[in-house]
Amino acid sequence: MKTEAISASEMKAIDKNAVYFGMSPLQLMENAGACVSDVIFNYLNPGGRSQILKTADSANDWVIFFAGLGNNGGDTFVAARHLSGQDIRSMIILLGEKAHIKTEESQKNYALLEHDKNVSLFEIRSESELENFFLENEKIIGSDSCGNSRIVLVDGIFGTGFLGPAKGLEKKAIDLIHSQKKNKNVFVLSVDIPSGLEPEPKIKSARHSRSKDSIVVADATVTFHQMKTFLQAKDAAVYTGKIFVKPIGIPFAADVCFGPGNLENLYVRDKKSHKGDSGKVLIIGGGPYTGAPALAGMAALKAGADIVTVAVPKPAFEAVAAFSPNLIVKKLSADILCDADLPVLSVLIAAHDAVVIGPGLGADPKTISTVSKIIPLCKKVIADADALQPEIFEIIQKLKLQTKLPKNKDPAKEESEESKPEKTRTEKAGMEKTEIILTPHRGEFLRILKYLKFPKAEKFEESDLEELVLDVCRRLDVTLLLKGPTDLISDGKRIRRNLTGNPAMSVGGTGDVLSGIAGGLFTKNSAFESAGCAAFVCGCAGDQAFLKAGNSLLATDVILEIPDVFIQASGSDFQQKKNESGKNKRTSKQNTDSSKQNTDSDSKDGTENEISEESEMDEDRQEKLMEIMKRIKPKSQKSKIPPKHPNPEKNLFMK
Ligand SMILES: NC(=O)C1=CN([C@@H]2O[C@H](COP(=O)(O)OP(=O)(O)OC[C@H]3O[C@@H](n4cnc5c(N)ncnc54)[C@H](OP(=O)(O)O)[C@@H]3O)[C@@H](O)[C@H]2O)[C@@H](O)CC1
Ligand SMILES: [K+]
Repeated sequence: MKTEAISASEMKAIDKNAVYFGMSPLQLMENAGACVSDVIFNYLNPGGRSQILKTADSANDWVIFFAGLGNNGGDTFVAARHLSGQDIRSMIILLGEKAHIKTEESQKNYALLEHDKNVSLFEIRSESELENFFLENEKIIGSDSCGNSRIVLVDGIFGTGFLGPAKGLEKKAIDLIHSQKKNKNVFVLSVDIPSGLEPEPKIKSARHSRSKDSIVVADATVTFHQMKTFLQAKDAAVYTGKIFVKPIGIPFAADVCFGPGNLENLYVRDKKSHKGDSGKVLIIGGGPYTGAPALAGMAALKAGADIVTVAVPKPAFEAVAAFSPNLIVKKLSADILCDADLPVLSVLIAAHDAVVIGPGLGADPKTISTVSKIIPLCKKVIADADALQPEIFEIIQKLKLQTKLPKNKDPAKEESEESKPEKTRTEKAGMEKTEIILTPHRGEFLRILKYLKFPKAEKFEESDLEELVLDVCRRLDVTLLLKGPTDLISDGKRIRRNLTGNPAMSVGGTGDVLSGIAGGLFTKNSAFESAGCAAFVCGCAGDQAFLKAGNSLLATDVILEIPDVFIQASGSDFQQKKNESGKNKRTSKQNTDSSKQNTDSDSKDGTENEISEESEMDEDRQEKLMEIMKRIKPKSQKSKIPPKHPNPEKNLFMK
């Protein structure tokens, strides 16, 4: 079981990724509901299954589920069915009409209870109906009149879909749960989260303030998969009671790979946003090549950036300008990028949110020297392709050593006013540190290892790769997207994989598309999320393009598919693409023979990766997963403190 806590939106992403990797929402709900029923069962039978004692009092035990119309309520329907199978009777107080249950899974699970002799169903439509219901059933629910029999009140009113404040019927239900707390026989169990507690309050106002009145105060909360940060918050303990974290069978890949769920947590355009508010990207590239910066620019636009400026040396200007009227193209002073361009570029950098530097730039020493002066000027920068050189790693390492200074001045303004590019942003008072993403393929990654003098730089085992990636990120203080059949994404603290993409993407230009998408996302999102989501989107777009174009896939085909990936990922039924026909196969021979177009040589697999066998996409993905599973070492159990009681639930329930 994972010990670290995650946020509600991270959990939502994992849930969605689980569905993407093939698990149905119904299965997830089944597992969640079964966990709830287990906790209730253990409370009612502290001796365990072998010692179920049916006494006169226990015959009067009741489990009363308060169920909302969302999936939190759905979990309670499953729990009631599982308890019924163990002869534990319950009542479901549905807060609304069954016709208004929001999701298909909840509806199905509700319908399964309709002929269950151990479950009584009540549809409550209004506050007064709820009040009357309590009065009519006072013998069961209310007061201490029930001797030693126990009552479990299960709060399935709101889960992670709650947006405060609670009002109306739901608020009334929370009030009634409060009123029963004084009864010593009553045990309140919250499902996933005490209802009324907002997992991620968006606005801090009195409306959202935590008041005991509008939040269930539970004796225990059973939450799923992993501990949640909001349940651990200082002021949350009073509501949660004891927290049980229960696994619900989330598939391994959903946890360790990027998927459509991660896209849900990206920046969303504000309804009132103006031109430029949703991101401005500057691409600095081209010279020897013309296609690469144009592809990166178009991909950045398709990833959602409002404005993309492509700054190119003279020879590339005409071609890039003719590529698309959607790009703003700035002609630089010479045939290659050089120091003479620094004043102009520093102004452009200040006017954009993120910079992508490298695509098609060439590796002339003068160019690389200029790149090393550009990087410190950027707030956010992605160094790709030709920009991945030892001189650049050196400047990145120097940046790491600079002290992080307070963010009390506008770096963009200051830079443009002074136009002194040789002075780094961080050297000036009040400036933020440069955030950097590197996007190497295997060959470029080896270059980084050699620069950092890793003992294993020449030859390393595949099983060491993830540790090496983490280590490089820490030593350079960067986020790394290592491209390969399985992409690895790390910021030095965490590492995740991306399984999308296919061997046909070894065609020239796909790396530029990837860095462009990452640039578009980076304008408004964190480096880690931008790099990982870019890898996922680019690979999916490539997979879709592959189904249409097969081995004739081009980088421009991938760009065309980007919008569809975002649209599909926002739906609830996006699943891994399967190569159903199996006819679109590509061999390494075809890959290496493919013409490189008019772009740089960046590719999905990198120069040192060879694909030796014919491959089919979904089989390929299964293999990738198997590899990852082998590489992830189980955490050492030694440091774990043994639990005080072998059965913590039993410990809690013994009053
Ligand atoms: N995702 C998964 O795969 C899994 C999820 N699982 C379970 O699902 C839970 C999340 O389910 P969920 O997303 O349906 O949200 P949940 O909290 O039940 O419903 C919210 C409902 O309340 C409503 N509503 C909101 N605010 C309101 C207000 N102030 N006052 C009044 N109404 C308000 C809102 O209505 P709407 O605004 O949409 O009209 C919506 O109908 C999660 O916590 C876990 O228990 C498990 O099964 C495992 C797998
Ligand atoms: K709840």
